[in-house]
Amino acid sequence: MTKLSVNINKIATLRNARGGAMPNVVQVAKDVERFGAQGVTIHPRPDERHIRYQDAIDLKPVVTTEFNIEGNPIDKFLDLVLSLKPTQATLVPDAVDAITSNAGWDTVKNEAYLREVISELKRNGIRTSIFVDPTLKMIEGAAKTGTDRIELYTEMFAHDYALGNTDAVKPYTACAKRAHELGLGVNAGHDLSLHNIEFFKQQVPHLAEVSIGHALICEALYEGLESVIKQYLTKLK
Ligand SMILES: CC(=O)[C@@H](O)[C@H](O)COP(=O)(O)O
Ligand SMILES: NCC(=O)COP(=O)(O)O
Repeated sequence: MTKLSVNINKIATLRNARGGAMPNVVQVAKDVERFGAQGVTIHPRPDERHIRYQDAIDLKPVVTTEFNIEGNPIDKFLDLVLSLKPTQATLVPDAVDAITSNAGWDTVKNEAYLREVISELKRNGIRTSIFVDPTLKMIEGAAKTGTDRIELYTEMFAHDYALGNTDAVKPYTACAKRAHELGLGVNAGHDLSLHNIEFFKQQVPHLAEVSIGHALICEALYEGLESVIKQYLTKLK
């Protein structure tokens, strides 16, 4: 079974558009779990444009499934993660001004740095994962950092699969097999959706967890739109 961790960044984006607390990020996290998701993911960014550091603090006592905090391990991020001790910290090499994550770690160049950060996190009982592009070299580099898991960066797959290229999954299949041989757990995320998730799951072995946010929240809006409009129309009769 592959666990679904719902990334609730977009809920915070919507909340922040008006200030106030609607939609309520903490309530959404509780509901996401009540509806069956096996984890909650957040990705606080230094500008706090969606999930804020305070949200992470508020969510910690509420999330009863797996709490996954993603981000670039700058000091502020590491202090937060080390104080909250979530189930998992996923390290992502984001530029400060990145609109969204757009690359995995160069695990060869950053091996020593990653090893140091990962060992500190693991000393504190936090499972670690590192975001990587689907190449065997990066997977083999990841194994040398001591990380528990890798998260395969799935944007390239999602983009090409939407254009009809089913071969786009092949590097992910190969990397998942290699990661498993090397004793690494396999997570995946970025632009996964109802359109591509079933095929990805069928083709990629050893998939422990997917974290899905942007598409899932868009899909939830659309699934709910008709029902909500009908409720308004009933009240307006
Ligand atoms: C690492 C990754 O792929 C996701 O965490 C994604 O970057 C979500 O971040 P945003 O919600 O800021 O786009
Ligand atoms: N780690 C990936 C994640 O949390 C969600 O990415 P996306 O579905 O918002 O692209």
